[in-house]
Amino acid sequence: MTILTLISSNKMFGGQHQRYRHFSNRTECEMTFAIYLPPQAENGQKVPLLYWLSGLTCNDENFSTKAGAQRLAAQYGFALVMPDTSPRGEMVADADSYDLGQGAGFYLNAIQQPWATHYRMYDYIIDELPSLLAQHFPLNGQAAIFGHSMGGHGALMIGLKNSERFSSISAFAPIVNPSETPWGIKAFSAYLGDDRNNWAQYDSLALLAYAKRKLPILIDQGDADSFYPEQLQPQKFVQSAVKQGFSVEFNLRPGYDHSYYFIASFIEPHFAFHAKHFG
Ligand SMILES: N[C@@H](CCC(=O)N[C@@H](CSC=O)C(=O)NCC(=O)O)C(=O)O
Repeated sequence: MTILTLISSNKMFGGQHQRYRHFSNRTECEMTFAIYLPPQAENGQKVPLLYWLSGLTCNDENFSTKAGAQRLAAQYGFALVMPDTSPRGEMVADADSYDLGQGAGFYLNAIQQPWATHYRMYDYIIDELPSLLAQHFPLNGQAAIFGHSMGGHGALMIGLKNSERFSSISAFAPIVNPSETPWGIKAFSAYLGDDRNNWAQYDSLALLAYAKRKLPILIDQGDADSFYPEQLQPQKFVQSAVKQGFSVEFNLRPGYDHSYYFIASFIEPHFAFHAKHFG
């Protein structure tokens, strides 16, 4: 059983917001995550789980402190897990820029050094974290995944590759085609090398064709987001997904930017969407 060290525990909306540290066998370093357990879980009830994946520069605290999600998690009776965005520590490779290295793990398994030793976020999110959560928390086995920007890429990519594990996927301003947009090209070149065949397995646009189940997808995008035209381009993904028979709801939100003010404004419909698909 994975040993978890409790960092903090705060009562919130009748449930508990907790932060934990543990040693990860996948990333080979100490990892921190946060979990919100709704009041229903305190009464011995097993609850569904929402995975939230954050964007560049984030750790577990950005979403915890800015999105206003715990109130909704309490209302809907969902646990909410908020992992970090990369391995971290003095022994972990890093870069001088905000979009590579620590805080920018892109939810993949790196195969190029110096990254390959610790940057195994894909395995961490899909194997190690679910297993330790099942060991320690009252979860009923239902799960959905959502995220923002780099974390929106993570949610779409992980959801499409593991469609039997989730009921639905949603994203705010996601990177949808990292093989063709600047943040993705920089990260994939460093973590995966120059062979683009290795990139496709982490590119949501490419993965649409291989999903075993066509999970329902919700995407929100602000039209005043400075990253929208070059880095994100979600319509490309939406058009392709619809053509391939996915049910996709896409909302272009006038005047909204890339920030957590945007996320906080539309977080509620994302909970309603996932609740509908948990059934
Ligand atoms: N600081 C950078 C931009 C970094 C940024 O905007 N990060 C976003 C996610 S972007 C895509 O993954 C974020 O969520 N930031 C954290 C927050 O709390 O707002 C720059 O200098 O441009």
